Amino acid sequence: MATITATITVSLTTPTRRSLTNSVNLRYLLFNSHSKFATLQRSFKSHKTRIAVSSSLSIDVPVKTAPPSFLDRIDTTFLHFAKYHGLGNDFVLIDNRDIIEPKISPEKAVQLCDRNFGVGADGVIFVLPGFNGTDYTMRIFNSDGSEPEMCGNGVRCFVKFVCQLENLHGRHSFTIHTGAGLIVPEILEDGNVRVDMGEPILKASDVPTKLPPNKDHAVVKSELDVDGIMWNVTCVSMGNPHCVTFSGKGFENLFVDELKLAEIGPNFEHHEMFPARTNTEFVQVLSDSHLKIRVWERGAGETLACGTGACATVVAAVLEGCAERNCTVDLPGGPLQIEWREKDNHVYMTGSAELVYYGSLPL
Ligand SMILES: N[C@H](CCC[C@H](N)C(=O)O)C(=O)O
Repeated sequence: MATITATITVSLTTPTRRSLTNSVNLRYLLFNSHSKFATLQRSFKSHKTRIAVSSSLSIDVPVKTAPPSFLDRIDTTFLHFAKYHGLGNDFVLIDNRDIIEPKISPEKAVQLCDRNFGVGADGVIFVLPGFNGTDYTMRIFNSDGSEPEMCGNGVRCFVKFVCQLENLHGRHSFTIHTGAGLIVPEILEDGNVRVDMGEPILKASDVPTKLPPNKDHAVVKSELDVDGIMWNVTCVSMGNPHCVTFSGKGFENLFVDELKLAEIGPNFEHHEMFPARTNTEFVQVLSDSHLKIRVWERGAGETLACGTGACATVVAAVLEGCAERNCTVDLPGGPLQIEWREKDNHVYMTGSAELVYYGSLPL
């Protein structure tokens, strides 16, 4: 049996200047960092702890005014942002509704996206005022500072952020002006976002690619030599360029988990056949409505998900005859539901977008 006696005599004073004089039996006495209790005599008897408190308690706790929160600082020296992700494809989102030019430069975006020296993200997205009657404009800088035309996961994060900014709840649809034209996302009751991504662009010169068209104006399952390996590729633009491959010479199916993307991805991205560089999707066909892909993104490297890439993949799969128009596309970060709707030729993407945290940047 151990007896521990500790005696500390202090008095507790709160703003209502209350002091407590009493002896009470407490089973446990919780300390907290703002006040101190006690004279306490603690004895342990047969595993039952009784603590008798007998004292007059009083302590002068100076009531300090909290320093101003970084959120209260004058905005001219701080830039507030929100961090979102769409299936692990993550972005810094900036409220840019008050001016028509992005508040930070591509160079600053590169610093921000650095996962060691910055916030860490695949890109920075700006919520800008609308254009020609649209609700908003979206612009995005990749983590290498380049500016793509469109971002599928990013636009889902964009509308979730807008709802935070405008304090909107429930179903909402927006018109967004982007480098890929008009994009119409809708927040669904379950919190997922369905996006009308517009029509795919198949004309080779508009993707753009220098590969010669081999199916109408499009490049479908055409051979591309990448470092001596002949891949079969289909080229699709969703406003941004995509090179989609399902197979190659000597291998009819891909097992995407076995691919060394860090080695082969850059050679596709910078291939001379893609004058604007390209995003590349490596596709494993699980069924005619279920595809598994990994993506090497232009300007960002391998990402956990790529919304425009998933859209381009379903279009390419239909053109190559290996999938239906409505597919589940599994990406490392999670699934997207993609439909290339025959009646309007638009591609629809449905998936999640999540807020991770808010932050502030010294400008
Ligand atoms: N890196 C892409 C832009 C982001 C696309 C991707 N994150 C998506 O969700 O669509 C490009 O340069 O075309």
